[in-house]
Amino acid sequence: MSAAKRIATVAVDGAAFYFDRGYSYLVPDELAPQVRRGARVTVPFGRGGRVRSALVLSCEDRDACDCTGYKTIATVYDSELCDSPELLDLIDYLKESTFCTWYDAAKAILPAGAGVHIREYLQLTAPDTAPRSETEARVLDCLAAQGGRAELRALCRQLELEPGDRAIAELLRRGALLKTAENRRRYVSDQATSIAATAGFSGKLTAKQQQLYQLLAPCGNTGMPLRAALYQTGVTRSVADRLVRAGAARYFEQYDYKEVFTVESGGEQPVQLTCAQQQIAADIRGRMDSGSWGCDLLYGVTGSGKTVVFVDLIRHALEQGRQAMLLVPEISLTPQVITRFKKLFGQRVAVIHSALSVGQRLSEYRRIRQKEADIVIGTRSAVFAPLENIGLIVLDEEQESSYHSDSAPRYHARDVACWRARRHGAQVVLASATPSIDTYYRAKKGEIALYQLPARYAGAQLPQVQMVDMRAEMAAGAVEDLSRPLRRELQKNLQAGKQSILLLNRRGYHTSATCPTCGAVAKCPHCDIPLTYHRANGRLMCHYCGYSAPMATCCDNCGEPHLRLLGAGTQKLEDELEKALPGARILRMDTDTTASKNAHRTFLEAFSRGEYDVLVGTQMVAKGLDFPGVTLVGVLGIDNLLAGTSYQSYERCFSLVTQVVGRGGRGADAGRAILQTFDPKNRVLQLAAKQDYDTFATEELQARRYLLYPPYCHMAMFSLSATQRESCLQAGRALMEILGQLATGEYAGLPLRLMGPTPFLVERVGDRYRYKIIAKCRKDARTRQLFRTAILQLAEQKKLFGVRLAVDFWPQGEI
Ligand SMILES: Nc1ncnc2c1ncn2[C@@H]1O[C@H](COP(=O)(O)OP(=O)(O)OP(=O)(O)O)[C@@H](O)[C@H]1O
Ligand SMILES: [Zn+2]
Repeated sequence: MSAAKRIATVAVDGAAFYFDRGYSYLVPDELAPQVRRGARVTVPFGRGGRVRSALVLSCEDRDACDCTGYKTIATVYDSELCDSPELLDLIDYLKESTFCTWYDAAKAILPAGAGVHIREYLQLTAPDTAPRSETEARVLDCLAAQGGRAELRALCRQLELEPGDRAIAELLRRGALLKTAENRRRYVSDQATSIAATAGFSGKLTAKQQQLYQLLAPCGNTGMPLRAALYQTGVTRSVADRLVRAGAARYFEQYDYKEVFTVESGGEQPVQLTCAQQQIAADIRGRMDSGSWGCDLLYGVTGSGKTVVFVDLIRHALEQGRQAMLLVPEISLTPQVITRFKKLFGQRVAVIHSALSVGQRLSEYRRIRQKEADIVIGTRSAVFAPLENIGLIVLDEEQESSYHSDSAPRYHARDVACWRARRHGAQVVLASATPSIDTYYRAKKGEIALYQLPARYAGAQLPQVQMVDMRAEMAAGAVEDLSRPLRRELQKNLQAGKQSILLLNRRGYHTSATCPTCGAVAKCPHCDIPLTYHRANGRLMCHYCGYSAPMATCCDNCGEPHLRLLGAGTQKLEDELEKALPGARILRMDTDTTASKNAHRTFLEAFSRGEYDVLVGTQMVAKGLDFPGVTLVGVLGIDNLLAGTSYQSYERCFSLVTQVVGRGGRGADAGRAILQTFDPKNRVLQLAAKQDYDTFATEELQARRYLLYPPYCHMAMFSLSATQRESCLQAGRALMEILGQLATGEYAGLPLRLMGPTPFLVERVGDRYRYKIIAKCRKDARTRQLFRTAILQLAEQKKLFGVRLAVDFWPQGEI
């Protein structure tokens, strides 16, 4: 008579989608109380028995006789973080709807850093084992020399063996060696790590280490954030590691951005809603009380007081004893919003975003779980916050592409918000001055409720927009980026003591190093893309893979010694402004100047105190800011956006222009805006200048219906990448064929149009070739079933060897 044994089915980390299934493991008795659905464990996996993290999907008791041959769970490292049935179901939902693995889904849902690093060790058990091969002898000797125990990977590196080497496997089988694993918590993240030089270090350093040391030495004990140091010198993390190991520097954690959003609570008076705001709030409150879930679009022009409405609704949710979530596209763009909420609600607000250190994120997570915080504000991933009784989820600027994740799981926060709202009987409010065309369409069709705030608060007027024809400017001999009218207006504004904002659209506005003799452009050796010159560190950098090199001294192609920097970045514009506006205080904000974490908030606060006259920047100056002193907005380089190849190009361009123009004239003084373009007759720009979203959306919908684009169909993208172009293409062609067969066979009748495989706009990134297949399809379970079947068949045909494959239902930019 045999006793029952406990068997856990787990999903392992690092699986590809097509081999992500449940694997059964024996649960040792002592771990049984902790091993339950949602627990994370480590297990030996695969032929080499490498230890991997895994997620427990289910547990059951079985007769001991049926349990032979199973491997055993090694450790449990987390049984507490994910115990909510809702979040566990969400893992299944993500896997089914976004083609990720269970483990990837769990990783997205749990706070970053809640994972572990696994280190494997080899230990000598029988010191006098007779080796049966030369390799075995080397392994045994090496271990003996290290006191009988060594880390597996380090040992293999030393002996130039693979971790799964036959000799090691054989020694393990004979019991001469024992393999153990240790889990290390990953509390320390790069973002929080700083590095400082050891004063007076005189040991030997390599050239790269020397470079880093010289950068750090003048900073003394304060050092600098590791990321900034790597950026400045262009060396890799391992150079810094070695410098630290040599004793020439040390790492330390900087907790100062705990301060990121510490705000004194109190001092913010609740506002009196206007009549229009009041009506909308009352209506949505009624829907919240109904107990069934729903989705609303709050479509209000810039400065109409959408935020004021959120505050009212959030307060209502709390009064009902429920919780609320406010999602924002990018945390750095919204310091004002967070400050406001912290003042109003104090400690009840938890903020979740990627600039937090891992420890801080975990602590915010715990605060939410312990119900100390009942309002969560954060970016995309905050949608997974472990709230248990949600009444309201707001997505501010719902059209922003940052709500979609481009890496697995490739979800859209809006979909997840709706999934959760359904579960909680909560209300989802999508807010924007320029809703996504999808959302607008659904609202117009009556699928979601539509609320409008067509006027600005307190009768403020939307800015008057003037278009400047850059062709005429060029014809008149202008060689600068600033047109004459914009220059004049800036000067006027400066004299009047008013503030201005200039948006320089990033795309196409890079500075590249070009050879004046042969015309060659300095390109990334790993990607098909020109390098961009950064003045902050004097280097040429690749924005795709992070490669960087010192500014080239001569042309690679012809040897010409004088390369020219072409293009006009924000840096160049800043120089031009300094000339045009002598004495003006200019604040430049782009990824260079805001690399350090507090920079955004510090800069924006200084601007808001009137310490600057002009704010120049990329997309990050366009959105969400509320400065009453700004009366002039200039837009440069917008034509590049219109020239994009995506069907969403117009939508993005319209939204960006409307948003940035909306930064002006929010206070007592009226605002004006100047739009520089080479194509002043362009319909999209003209509508954007008039800020006529309704007409734009109506025309855009007509065009999309005609050409069959979303919302009239859905789009999915299969992306394939491999180091060999040929294997990538072959996999793509095979996938096309399988998809075609399924669509005409078993799945006949499902609407599906396929295009591809075609190369990505930038075909090679990080030494990998990238191809895509685009599908116009339905977004439903059966279509996903078809796709899954196709991927499994492709894997069976062994076409995925060395090829990475991903499916994305919200592909951005590429189509
Ligand atoms: N009822 C009100 N009472 C007092 N001030 C208000 C009221 N409604 C709006 N405001 C003020 O008007 C300004 C614009 O409001 P808010 O920032 O909420 O607009 P918004 O619609 O979110 O704008 P955007 O889409 O441009 O970000 C803010 O300074 C806000 O404090
Ligand atoms: Zn690159």
